[in-house]
Amino acid sequence: MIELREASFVARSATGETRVLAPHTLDLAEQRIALIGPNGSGKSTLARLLNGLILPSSGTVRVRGLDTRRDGPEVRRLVAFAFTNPAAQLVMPTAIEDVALSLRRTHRRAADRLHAAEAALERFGLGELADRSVHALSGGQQQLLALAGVLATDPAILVADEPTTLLDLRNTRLVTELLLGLPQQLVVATHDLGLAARCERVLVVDDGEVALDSAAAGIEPADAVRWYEERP
Ligand SMILES: Nc1ncnc2c1ncn2[C@@H]1O[C@H](COP(=O)(O)OP(=O)(O)OP(=O)(O)O)[C@@H](O)[C@H]1O
Repeated sequence: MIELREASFVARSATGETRVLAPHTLDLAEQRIALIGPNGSGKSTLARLLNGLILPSSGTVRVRGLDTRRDGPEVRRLVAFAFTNPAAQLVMPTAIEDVALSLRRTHRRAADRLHAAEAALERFGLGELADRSVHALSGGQQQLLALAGVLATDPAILVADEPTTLLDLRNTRLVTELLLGLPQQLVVATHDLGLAARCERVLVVDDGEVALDSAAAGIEPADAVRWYEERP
């Protein structure tokens, strides 16, 4: 369960303050939750608040009772974050080394790490790519590899920020099915309304506010998506 209590985000710069996200109180308990909304509405900001990548300017964000401000490292172990651009997340030369890097805290011995990395790659259908350069992989393979890396440590929750935006149709389908089949709780910011409609809860974010929450409104996620699509 992720709990936001009057959590807001105000961006501060030399020229002043910009309210990016109004104060929100939300209990996020569903297995799969989608954040949808126009460009610049605040989806990524809301997603980043959930694992402490950014801290609320006011209020609190708690994950299973842990406060993102007070318990940052523990929260980040519980909540993995997948970025839109997998290249930003892949830092090692080969696929297997990259996944092994994610495991450096949980597997101290190099041999154990490589073994666990191999298993993680197999799980995502990437076993044959283990020794390939990460730069030689397709966009879809890179996104799958980045997900294999963040999920290898078995987090409780995955927050994904537009994980299919850079992918073609085939890879979008591949990554979508993988995300929707995960045992972890998933919170996904997305422009893919088909993916959103298949989640258990949809939050429509607009101008830093949750304009519609399917759970609070007592409507089906698909109806929340339709409401968003049909808005003027
Ligand atoms: N640190 C910051 N400083 C200034 N402005 C910011 C900061 N973070 C976010 N913003 C602004 O807040 C708004 C919301 O940004 P955010 O990235 O959360 O939107 P989004 O809904 O994810 O957009 P997109 O769909 O385009 O990715 C944007 O106008 C963005 O420029």
